[in-house]
Amino acid sequence: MQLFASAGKAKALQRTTGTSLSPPPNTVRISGDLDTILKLESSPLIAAIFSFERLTHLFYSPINCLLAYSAVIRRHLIRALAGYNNNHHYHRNRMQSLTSGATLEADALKILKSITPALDPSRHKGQAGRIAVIGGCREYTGAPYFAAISALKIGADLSHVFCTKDAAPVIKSYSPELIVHPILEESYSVRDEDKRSISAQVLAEVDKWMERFDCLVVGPGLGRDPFLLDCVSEIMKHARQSNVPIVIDGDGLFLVTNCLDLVNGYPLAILTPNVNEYKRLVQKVLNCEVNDQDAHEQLLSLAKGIGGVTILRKGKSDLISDGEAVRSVSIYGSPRRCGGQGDILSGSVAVFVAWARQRILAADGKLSMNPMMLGCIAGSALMRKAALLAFEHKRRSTLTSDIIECLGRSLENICPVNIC
Ligand SMILES: NC(=O)C1=CN([C@@H]2O[C@H](COP(=O)(O)OP(=O)(O)OC[C@H]3O[C@@H](n4cnc5c(N)ncnc54)[C@H](OP(=O)(O)O)[C@@H]3O)[C@@H](O)[C@H]2O)[C@@H](O)CC1
Ligand SMILES: Nc1ncnc2c1ncn2[C@@H]1O[C@H](COP(=O)(O)OP(=O)(O)OP(=O)(O)O)[C@@H](O)[C@H]1O
Ligand SMILES: [Mg+2]
Repeated sequence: MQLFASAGKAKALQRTTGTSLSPPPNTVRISGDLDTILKLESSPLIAAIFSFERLTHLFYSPINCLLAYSAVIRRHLIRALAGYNNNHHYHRNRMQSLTSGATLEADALKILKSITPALDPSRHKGQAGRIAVIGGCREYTGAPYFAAISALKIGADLSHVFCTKDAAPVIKSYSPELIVHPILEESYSVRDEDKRSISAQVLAEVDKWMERFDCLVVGPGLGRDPFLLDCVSEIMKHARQSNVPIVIDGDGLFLVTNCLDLVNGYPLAILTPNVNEYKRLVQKVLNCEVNDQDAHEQLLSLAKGIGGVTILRKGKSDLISDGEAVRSVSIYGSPRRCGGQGDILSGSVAVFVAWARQRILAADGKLSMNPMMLGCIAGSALMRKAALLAFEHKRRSTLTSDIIECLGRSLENICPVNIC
């Protein structure tokens, strides 16, 4: 829901359901559920911040007091920043990039450096990111593990996996670092008459945690069981209500391609299709075939066609668009195409999205791109650098786990640890 920052206007907007108020001058438009906004506004500090003319003013010192003041308020504020897209500065930059016509190679390493937080001894566990992966079934236990462990290796503090009951012990055995919730069920293990109650239990289990997560990754190794996918659809709806960013990959893309409403118009959704997944999306949304001659325009249309979600099209160069701008990342990676590299990417993007959104609060107002785009660019760059490093050592025998082992060193090479 999009609301104006003034509580009075937010109430008015809610009362006039279906009526769109045009934004009055000197107000900031934000997204978030009404309760969150009203709660935020009840804080005198926030009320003062909201009276500023532009959202970019949020970056100045009051917010730093706020960061020290309450982690809960900080998280709510980050969520409320879903409407960041509406800030003038951001729009002006988007328009410039569109009118310039060309797709720009992103300055990926600079972006990566700018959003990676310093290691600050005053921060507590969780502030560098809590990520949850929804995936893992009888067939696939590697994919959710790759995504979740990558998030930790890059620097997230906590990484959860919500998977099926039979996948959980396997995933736990790969790593004691992961918090594994054996809650999902596939059709074969559920009687028809129990489906409703089990679905409600699954949702209640995830809901207990939802508010804590900075980003979800939906799909690595999820499988395509219809009952399981129904449950995951409900989880996605709840994540959306809570304004939690969602990276959608693998079988999550299968689900979303068949039910576009799950993400349509959600600016915090990121789709990371590989060649097959992209083809299915193009066919479904644009009703045509993939056109590599006009790859940038087609990607732009696709992202626009799904209401401004961000799409990272994986390939020789990764192409990224939020329906307004297109950027590419062509850093040389690895010629090995072993399975699982997309899973590393999805976990990486989740962490960088969380960091990019935090950066909006802490920066000096010069952030000129959608944080979803920044997260994709940084994730893509790091994945490629790590793949290259792994390949230099392991050559033809390079595996996904070798690349994961190189994530930390690659990040350190680009962005040496800075302890403040
Ligand atoms: N180590 C692991 O655990 C790894 C696990 N991985 C996990 O694998 C899952 C699928 O991802 P992927 O990348 O293989 O999908 P993709 O290229 O579209 O498909 C290739 C072909 O296979 C078919 N097909 C796929 N799934 C199907 C299904 N459930 N049932 C039937 N058909 C299916 C598909 O057919 P189509 O959809 O075109 O009809 C296409 O022809 C996903 O969860 C991913 O995360 C990977 O991340 C790698 C490491
Ligand atoms: N031709 C290529 N050259 C260099 N890097 C590539 C190439 N193709 C893909 N990549 C990179 O490899 C990573 C995984 O992309 P890929 O297309 O293999 O995903 P995927 O099929 O979803 O992988 P997964 O096996 O995990 O499902 C991405 O970061 C992408 O940038
Ligand atoms: Mg994949």
